[in-house]
Amino acid sequence: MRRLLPRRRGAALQSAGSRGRSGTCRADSVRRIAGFPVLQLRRQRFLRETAGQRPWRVRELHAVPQSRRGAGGRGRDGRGEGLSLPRRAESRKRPRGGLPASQHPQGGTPVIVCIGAFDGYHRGHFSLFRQAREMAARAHTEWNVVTFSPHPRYVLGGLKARLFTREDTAFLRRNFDIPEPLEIPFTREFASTEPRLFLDELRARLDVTGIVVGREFRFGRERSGDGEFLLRYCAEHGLELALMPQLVMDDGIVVSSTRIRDMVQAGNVDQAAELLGYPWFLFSRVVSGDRRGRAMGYPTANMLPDEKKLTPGEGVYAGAMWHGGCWRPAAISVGRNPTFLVQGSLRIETHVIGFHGDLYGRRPLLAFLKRLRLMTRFSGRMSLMKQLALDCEETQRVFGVSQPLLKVFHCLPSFD
Ligand SMILES: Cc1cc2nc3c(=O)[nH]c(=O)nc-3n(C[C@H](O)[C@H](O)[C@H](O)COP(=O)(O)O)c2cc1C
Ligand SMILES: Nc1ncnc2c1ncn2[C@@H]1O[C@H](COP(=O)(O)OP(=O)(O)OP(=O)(O)O)[C@@H](O)[C@H]1O
Repeated sequence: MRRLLPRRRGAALQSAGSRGRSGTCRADSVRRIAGFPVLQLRRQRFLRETAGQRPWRVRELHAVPQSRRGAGGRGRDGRGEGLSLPRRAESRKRPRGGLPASQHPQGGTPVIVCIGAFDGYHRGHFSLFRQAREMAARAHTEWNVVTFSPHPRYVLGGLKARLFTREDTAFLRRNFDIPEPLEIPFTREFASTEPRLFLDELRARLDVTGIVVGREFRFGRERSGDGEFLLRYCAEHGLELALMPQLVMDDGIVVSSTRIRDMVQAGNVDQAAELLGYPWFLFSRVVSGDRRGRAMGYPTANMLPDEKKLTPGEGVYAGAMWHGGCWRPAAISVGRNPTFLVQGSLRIETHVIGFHGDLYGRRPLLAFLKRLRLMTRFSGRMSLMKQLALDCEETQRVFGVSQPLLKVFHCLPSFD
């Protein structure tokens, strides 16, 4: 794995409320932020204490029994009354639908928030989370993620398919100890919200004590909410602010979801894994195919592509399937079977090496490790079979050297 560098070192933390110290954006292993059991406990408390707050829909609300709503206190250390925070009454001046201001709960855990679109999570995001976690530990608060749904680029144009679905991101959160985010519905109208109003309303619903974003992050009307604005706003309201330097690979590639989407679509899944910190993957139901593969000695699991999720570039990949409690080497074909079909539809077919069981109807996890070659139209079945043997050999080699990457996932499905 190549070393990652922040574009500029230091000065990550601007402490408007002078609560913090300087930090840098380090490129630690993503495994360092694992710890699922802690997530469970913290999340429960966060859910309880944000329950009932509107008008932005808090997805988790639905999981909280009515009897527990409003049961939250002011935070672990009994802070709250004494906080050097803006008064909630101030930010309730302009409620936008939802509950009347008087019904907003007074309580709520103080929380440090990371804000952004978050199409899954990459190494740049992990640097934010690490920062938020450190700030929260110092201030004895919680931390969380504030995001938008659908993805802003989907609403404003440009994004057709995401890197990761809702199911995928839930899987990632379990593995990397990321709390369930607050999701704000994103519409064209919402996109033109003044940055100040957005933050005022966020603070009316959450007891925000600090904000962590990338330095390049822009939000609100005409992208006018930038680092300068955040510095002013946080100073005015006594909030802690961390503007994180942009994480950049040492060959100059900026870590961003857009870049990773381009890489996956171009078939460069090994590069994508470097930016993500783990292999790009999908969960997909196995459906029946034409049963030609079995006759050739290479049965394949045909996996239904998800239209909301992008499909990797056509070609043959070395990958790994999590099935039956272990990772198995998987030779994957993404293509239209040009040897047999004239205008076939795009299929994702996986030959799980050394596996003879039945996968129909299952929904296994499939990780893409490296593209081996492009899709080829062979002159016949025999030449394709020769190539398949070579593909399987190479897949096993790549699978062998990719074990550290696969071990990043420590919280895997117990059934599929
Ligand atoms: C590792 C692998 C590589 C493949 N490469 C090609 C290829 O280069 N050209 C092609 O036409 N089909 C390729 N295929 C697709 C096979 O033609 C396909 O799996 C076979 O027709 C079986 O299809 P079925 O599952 O619908 O029966 C490949 C399949 C696998 C598993
Ligand atoms: N490479 C990075 N280094 C540090 N922070 C980052 C990096 N990439 C994104 N962030 C920050 O993470 C938060 C969420 O990022 P977001 O998903 O909106 O950006 P992104 O990954 O660049 O996505 P896209 O390419 O779709 O714009 C934002 O605050 C953003 O500034």
